[in-house]
Amino acid sequence: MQSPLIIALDYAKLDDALAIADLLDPATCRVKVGKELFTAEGPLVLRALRNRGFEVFLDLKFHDIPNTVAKAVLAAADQGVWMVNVHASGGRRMMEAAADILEKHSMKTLLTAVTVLTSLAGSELAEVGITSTIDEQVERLAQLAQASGLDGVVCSAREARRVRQCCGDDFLKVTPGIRPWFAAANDQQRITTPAQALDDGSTHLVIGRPVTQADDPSKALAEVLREIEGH
Ligand SMILES: O=c1ccn([C@@H]2O[C@H](COP(=O)(O)O)[C@@H](O)[C@H]2O)c(=O)[nH]1
Repeated sequence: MQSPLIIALDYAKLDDALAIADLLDPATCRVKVGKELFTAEGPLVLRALRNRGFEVFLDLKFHDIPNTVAKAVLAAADQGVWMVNVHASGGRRMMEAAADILEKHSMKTLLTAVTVLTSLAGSELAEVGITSTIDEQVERLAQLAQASGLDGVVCSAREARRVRQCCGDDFLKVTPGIRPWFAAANDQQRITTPAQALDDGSTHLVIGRPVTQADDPSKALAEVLREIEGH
């Protein structure tokens, strides 16, 4: 079975990202390229990671008009990424356009949608005009993403159980905000340990700083792998 772990390579320089990637084993994790690294270094990063045997999640969280997002998603798929994502709050037509273009071009790239960022607390949702609870908003957007033809959502592990109830086992629950016992929360609000996240129904765990910023990244990763072993 493929490992559920996705390591977030949040760096400004390709060399720094590759130095960490070279400590990782594609058999035990995938890697994630986000806005900082991709903006700084571009598609070269994706090729370098794929050449090392990694499946890559390109986490650019597209959020724009349907035509623009669909073309961007296709461009990502053309780079051979394993997964790409959009913001579910871009709406049904935007998500459908993204899903449709991948299907039309027979692309196998998985498409997921961000529901509510794991850095947000309930009180902050109201500030942006959303009066639902986080759970309600995640469920609403997960159902919309599923109806729009997406493969899954990005949410916190705290909502994974609820997403499983409304969207089923096969719908992906990609969960950042993973914090092993030894790690600080940083700017994340809705955090969960790796083992708890899997127990709650996460299909993929995204973990960055607890590994990449650890004094000994290999030791930190080994600790995470030990925790999720057998789950
Ligand atoms: O809701 C979201 C969506 C994406 N992310 C991304 O995941 C990693 C988390 O990194 P940590 O260092 O483990 O906090 C990061 O790249 C975010 O951009 C997220 O955290 N929450």
